[in-house]
Amino acid sequence: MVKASNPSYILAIDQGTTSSRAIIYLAQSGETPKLKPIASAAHEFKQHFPENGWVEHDPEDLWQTTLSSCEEALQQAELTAADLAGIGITNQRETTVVWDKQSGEAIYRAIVWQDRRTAAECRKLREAGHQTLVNERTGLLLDPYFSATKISWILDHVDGARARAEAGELCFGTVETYLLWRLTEGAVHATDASNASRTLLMNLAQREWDPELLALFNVPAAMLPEIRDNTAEFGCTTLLGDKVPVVAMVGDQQGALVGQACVSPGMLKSTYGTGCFALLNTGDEAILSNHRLLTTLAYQLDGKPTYALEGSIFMAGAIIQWLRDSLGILDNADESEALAEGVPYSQHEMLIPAFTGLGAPYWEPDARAAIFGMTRDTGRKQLAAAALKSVALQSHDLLTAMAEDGQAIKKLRVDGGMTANNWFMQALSDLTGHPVERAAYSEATAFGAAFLAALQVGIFNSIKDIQQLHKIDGEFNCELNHDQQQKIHQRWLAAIEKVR
Ligand SMILES: Nc1ncnc2c1ncn2[C@@H]1O[C@H](COP(=O)(O)OP(=O)(O)O)[C@@H](O)[C@H]1O
Ligand SMILES: O=P(O)(O)OC[C@H](O)CO
Repeated sequence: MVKASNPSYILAIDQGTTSSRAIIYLAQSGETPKLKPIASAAHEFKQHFPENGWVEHDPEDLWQTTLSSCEEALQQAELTAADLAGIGITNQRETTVVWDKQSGEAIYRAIVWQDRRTAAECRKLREAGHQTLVNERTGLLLDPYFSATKISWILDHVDGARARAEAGELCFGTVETYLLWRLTEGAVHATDASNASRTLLMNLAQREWDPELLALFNVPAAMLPEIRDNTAEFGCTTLLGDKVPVVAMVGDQQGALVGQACVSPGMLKSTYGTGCFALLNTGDEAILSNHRLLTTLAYQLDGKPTYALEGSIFMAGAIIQWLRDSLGILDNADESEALAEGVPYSQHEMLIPAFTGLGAPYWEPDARAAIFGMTRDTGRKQLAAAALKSVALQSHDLLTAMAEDGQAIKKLRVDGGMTANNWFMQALSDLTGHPVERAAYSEATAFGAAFLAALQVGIFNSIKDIQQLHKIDGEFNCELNHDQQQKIHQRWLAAIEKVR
């Protein structure tokens, strides 16, 4: 690869659960290193909920909203594709697409990470005693969250699909693989190690598809993409008007880990978007949790893996969307901050947001949401505060699990849409007991993908260079004492037990 000129433009694609985004960065190394966003565009797309607990996306929507966001960001920046040194893709993870190798058409809608339709299948596999093998090989748990049972479901429910997959006529991909296929017009079928580590099919130690797991989940090897480093030559696209290489791909939460400069062991970031994902860098050691956290590939560079311990919460900002869209008690998400102001943490209302089951450290796919302790005084203010508090309390549970695994952390680096809410930021510090540092850019995910792309084209030399680019715009410190925290945690844990 020819080294790009310094400075250069990088396009980051962030294909998320609710929207597709494209951000153009100016990347520059030297005395004053920079990675500065100069233009961006985003498009939301339709969420499909065909049955209770099912969540689907139309793959064509994912592609079209991505493509139009890229075109609009280029226009806004007054650049053309010829000005771009490379593309970095980051994406919602686990979401599963299966398409026809010849026509490129998806044979079923994408089954989204939040989808619970394979809960019974996962339970059967757990009852048959496969949890330990799966956990040791992949670092993950037998939960519908991950891709393997979603692939199998598609093969078993679309006419003739299993035979076609075995004959090598179908491709599987998580979203970055599907976008790469579309960008390269069917020339490249590849994934990266961070996304592959979320499928339940990759052996975490070798970073290769594991034949025993393929047999267990009944997934034909012929439909799987090639696994590459996070920074690599992934192929070129000409669809933006000129030839541009795709040079980095990374799952969105691992992207945010890099974007928050958590590139040394012991550093943790927590991203508060639709869900919340806390990732702790554990270096070259894949630590298996005793408290049902996930072990995952953080990033792989030059064939060398860096691992992370992850706590995943399915509903964070999505609870605020629920208050806005389903209950209609908010006009917009920002309003939740003013409403929660003045409501004490000791309020009697307690919201358990198990709308799509409970994630880490509980992993109860069948648990459902509840609000306890309502009285005639309960109104919009109390519900907004209970919703925000529930995200902070779930974070506390994750950090406690990490500490019990021997991985105590000193502070929380946070990013994502919810971190604009100062009431929530203070509650997070108060209820976890940790200092909270908010990233100056809420788009840490795209920032991480852009950095990895700039690393691959030679603007930056080492993953550690991201440390010079990291900036914070707010710090929040705990103002509660231990007794006050304990009282709230005890009531929270009692309420959690009721929905389990
Ligand atoms: N001021 C706010 N207070 C609380 N939640 C917010 C606020 N602003 C945005 N959110 C929530 O943040 C989420 C969007 O964050 P974002 O990082 O864009 O998510 P994603 O990448 O998952 O699409 C939405 O669920 C929204 O409800
Ligand atoms: O699209 P987000 O930002 O909600 O992230 C989704 C996660 O990658 C799911 O594991």
